[in-house]
Amino acid sequence: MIKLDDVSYSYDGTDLLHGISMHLAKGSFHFLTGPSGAGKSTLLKLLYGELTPTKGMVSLENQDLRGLDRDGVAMLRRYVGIVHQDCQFLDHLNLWDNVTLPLRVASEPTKPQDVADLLGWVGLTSRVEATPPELSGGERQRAALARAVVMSPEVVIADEPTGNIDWEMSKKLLSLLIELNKMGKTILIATHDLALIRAAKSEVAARVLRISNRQVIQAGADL
Ligand SMILES: Nc1ncnc2c1ncn2[C@@H]1O[C@H](COP(=O)(O)OP(=O)(O)OP(=O)(O)O)[C@@H](O)[C@H]1O
Repeated sequence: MIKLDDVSYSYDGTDLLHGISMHLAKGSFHFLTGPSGAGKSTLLKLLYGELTPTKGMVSLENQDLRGLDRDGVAMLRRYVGIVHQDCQFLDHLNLWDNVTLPLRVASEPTKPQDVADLLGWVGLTSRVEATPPELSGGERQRAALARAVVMSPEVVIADEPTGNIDWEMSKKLLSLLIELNKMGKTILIATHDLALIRAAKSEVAARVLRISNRQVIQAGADL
């Protein structure tokens, strides 16, 4: 379980996030919303260890992320799969090599059939040779999801995964995330897309969190 205890974060001496305590229970499905600039991406980065809190503690299975040694960081990378807002692909590598990169970085074997199944699951079997610039927005997002789950993480964190894609593709991506949740994965999605949240709530018991006044609050049922 990932947990924040009284976490504050500031880029410039003034707290952007202040005194936040929350946890992602195993198997839960959360949305994180709030106005542009409220700190959604920052909060996600704290949760997956890219940023260190100015104050307070982020822990994974009760272990402070700040104290993680090399093995601990490797465990964190396995535990949490991330769909970055801008996908963050290597443009000179094809889709297959981008999706399997986390395995090579972690010195894990690439099992071709597993990767082929994964790419089939996201509907990209015919695009394995394409490089990221040759992919459409929806293909890139599905490839980013495939890369996020290639190491079978327990938690998937997605930052605005439907920001640049149309509604049909957004629903497709959502259905993949719901499928993962039904397999027991913990899901956290930062989004502005209220239609996406409503669509998810008709299928899963999703909780909606909102960043407001530097705090994380439970969003109202009205949304
Ligand atoms: N590396 C950084 N250095 C300084 N300020 C930053 C940095 N990253 C983000 N900020 C600022 O922190 C604030 C919150 O940014 P963040 O990206 O977390 O917000 P957000 O809620 O995800 O926004 P959006 O919905 O527009 O993606 C913004 O004012 C942003 O300019």
